[in-house]
This record gives sequence, structure tokens and C-alpha cells, in this order.
Amino acid sequence: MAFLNKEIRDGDNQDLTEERRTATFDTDKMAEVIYGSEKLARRRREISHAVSRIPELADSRPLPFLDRFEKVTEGTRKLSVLDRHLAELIDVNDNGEALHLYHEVMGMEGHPLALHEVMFVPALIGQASDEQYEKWLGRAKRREIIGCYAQTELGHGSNLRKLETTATYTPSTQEFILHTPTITALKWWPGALGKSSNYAVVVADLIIKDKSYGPHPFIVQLRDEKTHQPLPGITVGDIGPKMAFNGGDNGYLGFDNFRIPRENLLNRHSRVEADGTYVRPPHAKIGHSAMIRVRSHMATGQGWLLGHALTIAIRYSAVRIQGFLEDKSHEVKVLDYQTQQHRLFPAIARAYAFIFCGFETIRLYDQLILDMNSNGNTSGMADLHALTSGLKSVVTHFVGQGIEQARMACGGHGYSMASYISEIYGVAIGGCTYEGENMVMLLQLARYLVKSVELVKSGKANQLGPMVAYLAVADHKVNLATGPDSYVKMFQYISKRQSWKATEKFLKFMENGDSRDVAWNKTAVELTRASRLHTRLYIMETFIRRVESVTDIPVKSALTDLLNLHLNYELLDVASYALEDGFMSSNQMDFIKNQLYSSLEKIRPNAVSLVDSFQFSDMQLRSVLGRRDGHVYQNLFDWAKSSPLNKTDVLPSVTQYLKPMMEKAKL
Ligand SMILES: CC/C=C\C/C=C\C/C=C\C/C=C\C/C=C\C/C=C/C(=O)SCCNC(=O)CCNC(=O)[C@H](O)C(C)(C)COP(=O)(O)OP(=O)(O)OC[C@H]1O[C@@H](n2cnc3c(N)ncnc32)[C@H](O)[C@@H]1OP(=O)(O)O
Ligand SMILES: Cc1cc2nc3c(=O)[nH]c(=O)nc-3n(C[C@H](O)[C@H](O)[C@H](O)COP(=O)(O)OP(=O)(O)OC[C@H]3O[C@@H](n4cnc5c(N)ncnc54)[C@H](O)[C@@H]3O)c2cc1C
Repeated sequence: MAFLNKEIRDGDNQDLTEERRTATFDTDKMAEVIYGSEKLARRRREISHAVSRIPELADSRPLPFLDRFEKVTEGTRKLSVLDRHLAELIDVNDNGEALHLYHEVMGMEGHPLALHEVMFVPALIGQASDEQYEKWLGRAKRREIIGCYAQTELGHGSNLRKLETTATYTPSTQEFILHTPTITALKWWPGALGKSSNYAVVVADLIIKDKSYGPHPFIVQLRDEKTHQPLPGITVGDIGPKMAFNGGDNGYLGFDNFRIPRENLLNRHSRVEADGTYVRPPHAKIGHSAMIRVRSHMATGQGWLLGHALTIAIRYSAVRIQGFLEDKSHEVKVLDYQTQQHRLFPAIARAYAFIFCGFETIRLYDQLILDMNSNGNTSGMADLHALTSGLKSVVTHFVGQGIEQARMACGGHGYSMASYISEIYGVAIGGCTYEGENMVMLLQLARYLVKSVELVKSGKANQLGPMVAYLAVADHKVNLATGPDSYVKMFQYISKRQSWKATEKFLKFMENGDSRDVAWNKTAVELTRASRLHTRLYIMETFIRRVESVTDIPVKSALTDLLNLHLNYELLDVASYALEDGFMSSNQMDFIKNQLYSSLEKIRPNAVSLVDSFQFSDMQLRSVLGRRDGHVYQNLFDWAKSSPLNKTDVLPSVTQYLKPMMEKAKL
């Protein structure tokens, strides 16, 4: 008999197989929706299969047992094996295939090329002139050189206007002199900078004739191409262990009056002429395109990270039997508890929603780069900046929460590194900080919202973009029974009210004599609340649009259940805003709660299949609890036995310290 869930195999844990038999949709078809195309979903499976047949690509030992040095070495080893097999495994021009292959083999703990693909090459694509393309891009793409993105400094990450590294132009030699004037000016944090990269895009304050022109990107050689030794005038190294990404070498970098030629300012959009004349870019923030790119990709990347943790937690919850419901002769799967479902199912809905939002922002980013490179059109930048600033903040925050709930949902075993959930958590919450600290980015979106409200107030609502048009729409009471649209209207009301309230408060402080910055700071918490609500509205609308467009009926039906859960969960979560002014009644609250509980019941039979549809291989998950076959206990025992501490029955530290202490106590 053919089952709709394609993960069923002979010999699997029976409880998990039972779950898979109840799937109401085809998991291959759901994977097409998750990955955006039939081709990519299929190629992912084929690539995972091909990788599993190359033993050298497997981790040589479970990663949690490796120390930092071993992790870096292991990542670099696998990268070199991968390099030999690249062309046979994937179409190297297909980003989706490449991304999957790297996730599969390299995992998420970092490796020497992590920032090369994610920021160095994209910075060249976005910022280099045609001549610079010619000179650098081919070499970078062939990986003759390895690069990173060095912007953040020991003293400044958020406030780019105060970066201290200087790039001073000297017309007599037509060179820039890069210099690190203070300890706080050291570049600090860039991924793959410490030990791996021999080139970097360095962001430094451009100075011409004693005048500062602000941060600009330069391509800089850091190490000798043959010996890999740092060049004279360069101080570079690793910043030490971190919460996660310990297979990666985030680094520090200092310059001692280090000279680079004038052509090394990435000059597609702004340039310095030989005599020192500065030619301005068409948009002041155009040099930030590599950051906007990562922010645009973060929602899908983070959605997949949440998907990892949920695959582990849901599969384990179907295998873990503990406690009773009605029948006291049989314990039940912990997945049958309403609290367990409430802990995990809304996060499944969010993972799907975030992935769908990410597809939209990636498309918008690609369009922006096309417009900028073909005709210098930067009109989409402000909107995309506002959108991705909010999205990266809201998504990373909820993903962190969701992963932590997934860990707790696995009880004691969730706390073991065998679950791998703590590693996923460490990686995911890095996203709350990198590419713009979340509060800072929420405040960026708030600037956009405040400006939009001000437009409405001054009678210029017709100038609002489609994303904020609701800020000008009249309020109306909503009957919650009428489907997704009514939830959107309710959310629009809440979001609009918060944006208006925060703006009025901000303006009032200014009317009362505060400067703009002080008034802004006094309103900042309310402003971040407005940004979160606006972003959650966007996520909700995107989710609705995506589900509406699905053509496979069983897949659409399962997604509709997830969407309904999401709508009710979201509205309940922000209900205090709607209760504040009596917009929502307590009867409506009860209605929403009941809808939510019935969504949990509807989703229950499909829970395992919804996470199976992410189609993460065991290699990619690296989790004993999340194994596809569900054989958790024997493998946990084997995993524990492989701990280096178990190599001998008596540890040298016991002989050396513990025994003498115990012996002494006996005397
Ligand atoms: C094959 C692989 C494919 C895909 C994989 C890709 C991604 C995968 C997902 C994850 C990646 C995984 C691993 C990577 C791990 C880590 C990488 C990390 C890298 C980094 O962290 S790099 C460093 C990042 N640093 C920052 O983000 C700094 C944050 N600060 C800023 O961005 C700015 O300084 C800030 C806060 C926005 C403010 O700037 P500034 O002070 O200059 O501006 P103002 O506040 O005065 O505002 C002025 C004005 O300008 C507007 N504006 C600001 N920035 C932008 C922008 N980027 N675009 C457009 N407009 C911008 C701002 O809104 C103001 O407008 P207004 O006056 O209000 O009209
Ligand atoms: C895993 C990881 C990888 C990274 N990779 C790179 C990389 O490849 N290249 C690179 O250049 N950098 C990288 N970074 C650095 C990262 O981009 C910065 O750490 C980040 O932008 C935050 O800046 P910060 O550290 O200066 O934080 P800070 O700005 O010092 O933040 C500290 C606190 O101050 C608050 N704060 C700061 N400014 C404001 C404000 N205006 N209003 C209100 N509150 C404010 C913040 O909200 C936060 O609570 C990485 C960081 C991490 C963790």
C-alpha cells in the first residue's frame, strides 16, 4: 500500500510509523511548497542521497564531542572533500542546490567559506564596478581567494556612522591608507576572518583631505596568497569560543597604515577620482546592500532552523510514551497532551509562515539588485530596509522562543547535546544580534511607520506604500467568524492603533520641548511594539496569500489548518491591545481560544507529517532524538558510550585528585 507520508520504512519505530500512516497529504508535495518548486524539493532528496554514499563527507565523530580546534579542522576537512565532489553533486550555478548541499554536509556550526558565499561574493556583486568584477569576482567564485565581510568593530557594531577604522586617500600615490587608530577600532566578530580568509570586504570611514565621507566598502588582501601569512601591517586572529558557530573562526583585524590602491574602493556606486574628488552614490545607504541581502534571506534560514528543532521535538514526542489519559493500562505518546501540542504546533505554523515570508523578501532583494545594477534605480531600498529590519527582528525572536520550547518539550533528553537542540538554539539566536541588533532594527522600521502616520496626518495618505496603506483606513468592528480576512482586519486595527498612539506620544514629547532624539528615546518601547505588530501583520497576510495560492487540495487543506491555528494564536497573543479600548470582547476571546483548541486537534494526526515534509536528513539533523526511524533509546545509549569520558573506567583525574581526597577522609 502506498502511503502519503514518504518517510515510512520497514523496521522503523512503530509509533512513528503509525503517525505517518495518518497523513492526509503527500509529504513530497508539501516539500514542494516549502522549498518553492518541485525541482528543488526533488533535488534536495537526490543530493542528500548522493552525499550519504560518500563516507568521507560524514562527520568523523558526533560534533558535540569535538573541541573547538577539532571542530574547525573537521569543518575544513569536509569542505575540501566537498570541493572535489561539488560538480558531481549539484548544479553549481543553482543557489538552492548549493545551500542545501552545504547545510547537509557542513551543518550549522560554521566553516571557512560561510561568509564568503553569504556576504563577500554578494558584496562584490552589489558594490563592485565592471572592472572590479573582472578582477575579483571570477577569482572569488572559483575560490582562488576566500573572503569575509569585516565591518563591526570592538567598540561599534550598530552605529555605523561611528566606525573608527579609517581609509585616508593620498592623491600623490593614489592609495588609501587603512588604519586602526585605537583598540576599539579593531574589527571584531566577522565570520571566517580569524584564520580562514585571505581577503575581506572592509568597511571603513573614507577620509579625503581631512573630510570624513562615512563608511565605505573596500576590498583588502589580508594574507599572502601562497603562505597564508598575514601581510605586513595586518594583525588578524580568532576571537575565541562563542555560544555557537564554534566550527567558525570569527575574527579580529587591525591595520597599521596599510596601503591599498585607489581601485580597491568598491566603486560601482560611489568613487574617488585620482585627484581626490568624491563622486556620491545615488542613495546614501547603498553600501549596505550586503547586509540587506542577509536580512532578506534570514526569514527562510530561520524558518528552517525552527523546522529542525520541531522535527526533532515532534518525532520524539511521538516516540516518547509517558503517563495516562483514559485507558490506565496503556501510557500515551506525549504528543497527545494538549499542552505539548500547544507548545509545538503554533511553532510549526510559524516556521512555515517565516519561510514563505523569506521567499518574498529574497525576491524583492533580487529585484532591487537588478534595478540598482541595470539603471541605478534605488527606489525599492527604503521599503525593503523597513520590511527586512522588522522581519529579521520578529522572526529571530520567535524562532529562539520556538526552539527553546522544542527543547523543553523533549524533557530531560532535550537538555542533552544528543538532541542537538541547544546547538540549533545557539545558532538561531545569533540572528537576534547579527545583521543589526533586534531592538535597533525594530526602531528602524518604527522610523518608517512614524513617517507614514505623519503622511496620513498631513493629508497625504495617497503617498503611502501598499504595506502601510492600512494606517489610513477607517476602523470597523469585525465579526471573527468570517475567515482569514476578518483576522487581518482585527490585526490591522490593533497595529494601526499602536502606530498612531506611539507617533502621537512621540510628537507630544516634541511639542513639550524635547528634542527629536530625546522624544524618540522616551517613546522607544511603544515604537518597537508598533514595529512588531506591523511585522506580525505582514507575516499573517503573507501566510494567507501563500496558502490561497496552493493548488494541491490535500496540501492546501493541511496548510489551512496550520493557518487557522496561526491566526487564532497570533490574535490571542496580542489580545491585550484589543481589550484595552474594548475593541474585542471577552466573548470574542473565548471564541478565539476555542477555535485554537480545535485547530490543535485537527493538526494532531498530521503533526509528524508536517515536520517530515521539511525532509531534513538524519545527517542534517545530527540529532539522536530526531532520527527518522525513531529508534531513540538504543542510540542514546550508544551515543553516551561514545563519550571520551567513557574510554576508561577510571579517569586519571579520579586517581589524581578524587581518590586521595576520599582516602584522606577515611583517616
Ligand atoms: C548561497 C547562500 C545564500 C543565502 C544565504 C544567506 C543568508 C542565510 C541566513 C543567515 C546567514 C547565516 C550565517 C551568517 C552569520 C552571520 C553574518 C553576520 C554578518 C553581520 O553581522 S555583518 C554586520 C551587520 N551590521 C549591522 O547590521 C549594523 C546595524 N546598523 C545599521 O545597519 C545602521 O547603522 C542603522 C542602524 C540601520 C542606522 O544607520 P545610520 O545611523 O547610518 O542611519 P540613520 O539611523 O541615521 O538613518 C538614516 C536613514 O537611512 C535609512 N537607512 C539606514 N539603513 C538603510 C539601509 N540599509 N537601506 C535603506 N535605508 C537605510 C534609515 O531608514 C533612515 O531613513 P530615514 O531618514 O528615516 O528616511
Ligand atoms: C554570530 C555573529 C556573527 C557575526 N558576524 C559578523 C560578520 O560577519 N561581520 C561583521 O562585520 N559583524 C558580524 N557580527 C557583529 C554583529 O553584526 C554586531 O554584533 C551587531 O550588529 C550588533 O552590534 P553591537 O555588537 O555593536 O551591539 P550594540 O549596539 O552594542 O548593542 C548592545 C545593546 O545596545 C542597544 N542599542 C544600541 N544602539 C541602540 C540604539 N540606537 N537604540 C536603542 N538601543 C540601542 C541594543 O539594542 C543592545 O541591547 C556578528 C555577530 C555575531 C553574534
